[in-house]
Amino acid sequence: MMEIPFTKMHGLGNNYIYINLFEFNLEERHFSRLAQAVSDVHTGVGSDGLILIHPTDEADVGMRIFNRDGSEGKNCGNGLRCVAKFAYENGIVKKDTFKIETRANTVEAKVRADAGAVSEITVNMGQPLLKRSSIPMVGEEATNVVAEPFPVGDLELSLTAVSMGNPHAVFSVDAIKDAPVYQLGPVIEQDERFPEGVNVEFIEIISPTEINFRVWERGSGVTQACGTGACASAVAAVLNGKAERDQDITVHLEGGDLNIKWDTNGDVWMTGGAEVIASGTFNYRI
Ligand SMILES: N[C@@H](CCC[C@H](N)C(=O)O)C(=O)O
Repeated sequence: MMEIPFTKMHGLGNNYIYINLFEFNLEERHFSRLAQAVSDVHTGVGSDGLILIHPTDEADVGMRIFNRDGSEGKNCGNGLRCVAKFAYENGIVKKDTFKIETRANTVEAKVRADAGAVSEITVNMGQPLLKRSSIPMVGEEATNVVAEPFPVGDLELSLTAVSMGNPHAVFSVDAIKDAPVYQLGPVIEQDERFPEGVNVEFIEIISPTEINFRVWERGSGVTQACGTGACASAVAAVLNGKAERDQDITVHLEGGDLNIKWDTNGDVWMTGGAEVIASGTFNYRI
């Protein structure tokens, strides 16, 4: 039995178990199975997955994310804001703007803090990848996937695909409450046109500055929010001519709102909150 200290945090209800590898040593071979064990609502803590906060030479802090099923995602927007809050409030970093390395890229986070407590975090998420080969998605490698017919069973959907370091399939719907998240999410996640699987977003574009959003996440299923998904959705709205570059877009997720902007330099900015839920020790049976 290993006693593992953890903190449970959430960004707009997208909740993960965070382990601070600056202070606790854990071998790589445990990561995937531990993610499944802690995420279990009945025999674990219960979460959308596991996030490891670790030392790195490439940035001030490193982050790795494992989904509920133990698979590794290369990026996590809500996780980045939580890691930024944790790193600042626990003295891992001593400045309000700092770099976080993910498996996808290294991003810059800026925390807004009052008396040492972080209330809001802005992350420059970097540039979205739009080529089919970068999603990755099968087909002609150098093409973008914007409003592309995407048959699923008897339905013909319209797909815009965006990578934020992890893959997103964005579909526009008329009314978010009727979005087929539970029916089509798991089917599209595993569709063979996405060789690495995909996160599935349904969006209702209310206006050029407002989007309603629901998600089925690769490896975790329905979650209350997905930060990279919100970024991908804002980018998809712009690519479809429904929103503008350099404009703040409010994305209404099930767990709350995120502010997203795709600037004219090509970078996507995400601003939102992060919360600590609880801290404790997890008894991990090895
Ligand atoms: N919830 C995350 C994304 C987590 C990883 C994703 N499920 C994947 O496998 O790519 C976010 O806030 O971005």
